[in-house]
Amino acid sequence: MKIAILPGDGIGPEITAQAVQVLNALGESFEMEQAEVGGAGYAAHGHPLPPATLALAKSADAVLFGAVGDYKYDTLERALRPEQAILGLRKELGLFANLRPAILYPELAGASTLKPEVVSGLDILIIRELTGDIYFGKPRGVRECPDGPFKGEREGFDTMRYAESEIRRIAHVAFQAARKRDKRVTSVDKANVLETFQFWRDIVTDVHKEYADVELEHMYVDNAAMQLVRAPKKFDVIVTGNMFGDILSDCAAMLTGSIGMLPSASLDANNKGLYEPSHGSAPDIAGKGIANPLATILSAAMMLRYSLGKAEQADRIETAVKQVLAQGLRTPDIYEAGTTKVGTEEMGNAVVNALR
Ligand SMILES: NC(=O)c1ccc[n+]([C@@H]2O[C@H](COP(=O)([O-])OP(=O)(O)OC[C@H]3O[C@@H](n4cnc5c(N)ncnc54)[C@H](O)[C@@H]3O)[C@@H](O)[C@H]2O)c1
Ligand SMILES: CC(C)[C@H](C(=O)O)[C@@H](O)C(=O)O
Ligand SMILES: [Mg+2]
Repeated sequence: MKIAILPGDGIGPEITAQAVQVLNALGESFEMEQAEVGGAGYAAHGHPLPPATLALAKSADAVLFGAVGDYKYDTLERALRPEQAILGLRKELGLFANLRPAILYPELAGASTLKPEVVSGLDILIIRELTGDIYFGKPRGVRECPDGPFKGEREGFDTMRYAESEIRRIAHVAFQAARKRDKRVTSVDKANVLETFQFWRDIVTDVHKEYADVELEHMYVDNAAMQLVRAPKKFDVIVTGNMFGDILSDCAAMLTGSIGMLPSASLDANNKGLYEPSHGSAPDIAGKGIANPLATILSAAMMLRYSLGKAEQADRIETAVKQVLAQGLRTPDIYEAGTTKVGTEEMGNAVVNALR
């Protein structure tokens, strides 16, 4: 089985190295091949998603991705910026279903921003549509404003859109995931204002007819953001569009203690996938050896489960993560008095030791 390893920028290489170390400790014979992506791709090959990196990602059975982005590239034309690499991979590989599980490990109840009783036992699954919405809609750009009170001025614009089949397929993913869980789906939209999301609501409602055993509720995104921090355990599966899912998943991350705890799987229709932490390249802490590698390590576990057919090995990694947390080891983002502060590498080593 071939895994493409794309570390990327900032803390990407630091956290990916720990996930690779953990994969190597499983005693399986994975073939791993590494390539540059993001700012690192631009620096080495003049493009954030070099053709060889894309070819590797396409040929591999799964992709393990670190993070991309560095403020020093913010002035480049958009097509050359690091973030285009992850957007391009998602689009090129058809990774339309982004699963972001927000699970609170009991040991981290005190690290959550919410009161322990509000979050204890939290286990929600955010399913974010990943290849549509305002992220990819065209036209977009800066133009002369054609009408209205600002006519003649320059205006920036993007296009929010969803095709019916895009909504149907992500709705099926959500209902099927809910069947294996608590059988409840909350579809998050902004149907009260946006045509795209009234259409989304109508289509999700229609797909729901095939899933009478699953409960469906619709919720506006502003309310969903509030409910996530008010009573997050009321959710089971949340399904939403690309942009709302981006925002709500960062919000949900803090319920689990840190963005450094939130893994993700981005899947195509055949469960081929790219696995990455939900966070970014964290330039503010890059190179300091203090980033939390657990979201990436847990993403590797998701890879074993969803794309490589190795659920037992995925369980082993998740159990090892629970063990290191029970041992009291904490990177600074999840540190509390009475626990032991460790760096990225020490945390990775501890997971490897727990595996053994
Ligand atoms: N999929 C991706 O590659 C991805 C995702 C999000 C952001 N980005 C990019 O990353 C860059 C930085 O973006 P940002 O600062 O808005 O978001 P970010 O997620 O990189 O960082 C936000 C905050 O969370 C902290 N943080 C993130 N991951 C952490 C970890 N593993 N351990 C401890 N702390 C962690 C950071 O130190 C920072 O304070 C930008 O270029 C952005 O576009 C990339
Ligand atoms: C880096 C950026 C393009 C990306 C997104 O918006 O999807 C990130 O925030 C994420 O959540 O994976
Ligand atoms: Mg994001």
